[in-house]
Amino acid sequence: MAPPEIKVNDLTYKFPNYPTGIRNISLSVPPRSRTLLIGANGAGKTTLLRLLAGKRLAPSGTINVSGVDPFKDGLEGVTYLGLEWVLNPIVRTDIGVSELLRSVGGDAYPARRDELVGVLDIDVRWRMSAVSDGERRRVQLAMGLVRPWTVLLLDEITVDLDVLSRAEFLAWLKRETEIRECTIVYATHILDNLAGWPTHLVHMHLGRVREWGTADRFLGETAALESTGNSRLGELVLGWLRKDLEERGPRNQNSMGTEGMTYSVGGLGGYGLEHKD
Ligand SMILES: Nc1ncnc2c1ncn2[C@@H]1O[C@H](COP(=O)(O)OP(=O)(O)OP(=O)(O)O)[C@@H](O)[C@H]1O
Repeated sequence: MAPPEIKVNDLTYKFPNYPTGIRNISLSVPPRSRTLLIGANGAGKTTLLRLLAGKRLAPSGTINVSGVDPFKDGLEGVTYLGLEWVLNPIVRTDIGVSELLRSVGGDAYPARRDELVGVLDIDVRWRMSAVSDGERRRVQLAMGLVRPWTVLLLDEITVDLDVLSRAEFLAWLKRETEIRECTIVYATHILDNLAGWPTHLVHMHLGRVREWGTADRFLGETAALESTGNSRLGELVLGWLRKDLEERGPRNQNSMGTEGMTYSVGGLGGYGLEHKD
């Protein structure tokens, strides 16, 4: 198999019937990297991840994941964990954890299964109809990750985890990229416990990649920031989002007056368009 790298070449995608989407994105995500996708709500992170996962059709030649076009060729070894995966109703039924893990191939990877059960602090006697949200999420993560992926696309799915579980989980992901030939792209708003985690940062704004590069480069630039108690990554991202908001302006500056109102949507700003609801 080709090294798990992701190349995006001038990718533009527009949602059918909406002027929203992402524009002119070019990126190169090296094998064994851990890339954070950063951006305000609506910046285009989920759209990009779903395109990388082959869940939506990108223009031919714009995306290459481990040497193949994800939509056309299907992606062996690529795991995408996002909202629709989280909402899968099976994990709310009266089913046991062992059974669930078996159903996703856990028995074929017993060492990995047991490792994930340990890292995510899962009790295999749990019934899924009688667990907390965070416990359910931990089981889901074990289910999603038990097969050894080579490219992992994560759309924030750790929101329900307690601080320690999330820290352990992030450390496990990091270790994976150190001991195996694999690559992670992770869209998140939660920057706790991420110091030293990302190798690369991608800053998205209004459907575009505003800047991207190695984490060291960006974090080096923030070294002189006044300390606020935030991590350097937290300060960097706060600065980015403040600047993005300033440039975009309030969402409703030209609107909210009439029946059947016309409103400016952040994501449309990049296209210079408005749509009526
Ligand atoms: N199904 C859809 N149809 C039309 N427009 C959409 C659709 N999904 C998202 N959009 C729009 O596309 C833009 C990018 O949305 P996307 O979900 O990729 O943002 P995001 O960066 O993941 O945001 P968040 O941080 O809130 O998850 C937004 O302007 C959004 O309103």
